[in-house]
Amino acid sequence: MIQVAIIGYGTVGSGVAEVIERNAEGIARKAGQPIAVKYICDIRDFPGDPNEGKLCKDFGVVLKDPEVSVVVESIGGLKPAYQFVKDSLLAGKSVVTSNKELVATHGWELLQIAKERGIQFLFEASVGGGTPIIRPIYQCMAANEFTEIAGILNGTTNFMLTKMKREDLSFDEALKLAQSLGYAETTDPSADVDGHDACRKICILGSLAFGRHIFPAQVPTEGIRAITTADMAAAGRLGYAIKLIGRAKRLEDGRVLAEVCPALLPGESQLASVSDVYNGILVRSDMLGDVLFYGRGAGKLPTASAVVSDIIDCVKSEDVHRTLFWVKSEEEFLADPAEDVLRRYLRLEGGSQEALSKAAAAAFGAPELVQPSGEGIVCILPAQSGKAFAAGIAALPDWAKVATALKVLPY
Ligand SMILES: NC(=O)C1=CN([C@@H]2O[C@H](COP(=O)(O)OP(=O)(O)OC[C@H]3O[C@@H](n4cnc5c(N)ncnc54)[C@H](OP(=O)(O)O)[C@@H]3O)[C@@H](O)[C@H]2O)C=CC1
Ligand SMILES: N[C@@H](CC=O)C(=O)O
Repeated sequence: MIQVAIIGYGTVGSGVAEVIERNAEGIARKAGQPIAVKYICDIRDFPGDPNEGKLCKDFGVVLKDPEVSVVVESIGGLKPAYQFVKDSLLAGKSVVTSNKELVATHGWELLQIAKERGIQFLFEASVGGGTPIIRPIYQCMAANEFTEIAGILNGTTNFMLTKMKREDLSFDEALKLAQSLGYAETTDPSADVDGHDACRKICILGSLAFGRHIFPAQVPTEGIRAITTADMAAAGRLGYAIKLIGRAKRLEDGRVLAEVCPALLPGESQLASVSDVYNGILVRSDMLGDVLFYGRGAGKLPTASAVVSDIIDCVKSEDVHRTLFWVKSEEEFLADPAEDVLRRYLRLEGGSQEALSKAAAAAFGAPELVQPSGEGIVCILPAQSGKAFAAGIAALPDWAKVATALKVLPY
């Protein structure tokens, strides 16, 4: 019998308890022995909860109990989650977490401790919720060298952009709807709409694929606040979809380019058709080529199912950290995303359509596509580096106002 402690009994933690109970028989068969929840640690009380008898407010009790061999961390954030997880690993207990902020910030250190002690630190649910993505990368695709990972990693913003496009909702209306459905945080939606959540997820995927820790603070991150319904409609008319993309790509010199930004994707691409709260993640590697992972990126039971699969893997005690591992790198290995040579979408206002088209051509080279849009024009500019694009913006006449500028990404 494997005894588990769940730390944080909210959406994910309560889902973990439910999955363990509902699928107990199959889980025991797959793990080779039954799995039971011994403690549930939370700062709140849960009067009348079926697991009330397992509640405990003092994490020290869990830490000292030799019967607990797996700790599930589902508190979120860094404080006190980081210390609890580190102490658990140092005490010889395997840890499973859904906490992307923790893995994106301290992953290299926690993996190192787990590897040294021959225990597990697993975090499948930290990216893609219930959709498998971490294990396929380190297990099924272990024979590949990765070249690029790009995806729609945040369900809330994808839901909002879908509503803005299909129902012409404004950013504020779409955010309110996402909050009312429980997708976005009600007190502070910025983790979702400003791209921080997607940033943490691409840090985890990039660190895993390229073997060196990518910290969130190193990744230029832009959310979707500047996107308007005019942009959504114009992109559609030009044959594109606007999505919030997190991407990490290895350059020929070995450096890694990572960023999070709203971008135009060709309308016929698979990622462009990922809608609503769904996630879609494209993984490019040398032997397999392109593979796309698609599914629910959040939710109580989908996310909990990934956590419980990790618990089963802890019980099997395989030496996963030969392939599920990355190190903290002292040397600078991240490239400036401005180095990437890309086509760009521009919405210009402030003059006649003819004058704006001429100004765009003079500053950036002849646009590939130009269309009227409201008070001005939208256009797709030829491929250029971020530096060349910035020079073009500086060269525009004063009366030409840049309403929106976005990258066009080849996914
Ligand atoms: N919800 C989802 O669909 C997904 C969530 N995740 C990640 O999983 C993690 C958990 O998310 P979620 O379940 O939604 O969060 P919740 O806020 O629903 O649950 C967290 C729980 O932990 C409790 N808690 C806070 N501090 C402590 C503490 N010191 N000791 C014990 N318990 C504490 C909270 O209490 P209180 O409310 O009083 O603070 C709350 O009950 C986050 O990192 C999140 O990003 C990942 C994928 C999907
Ligand atoms: N807020 C996240 C859910 C958990 O990862 C999202 O909207 O994708």
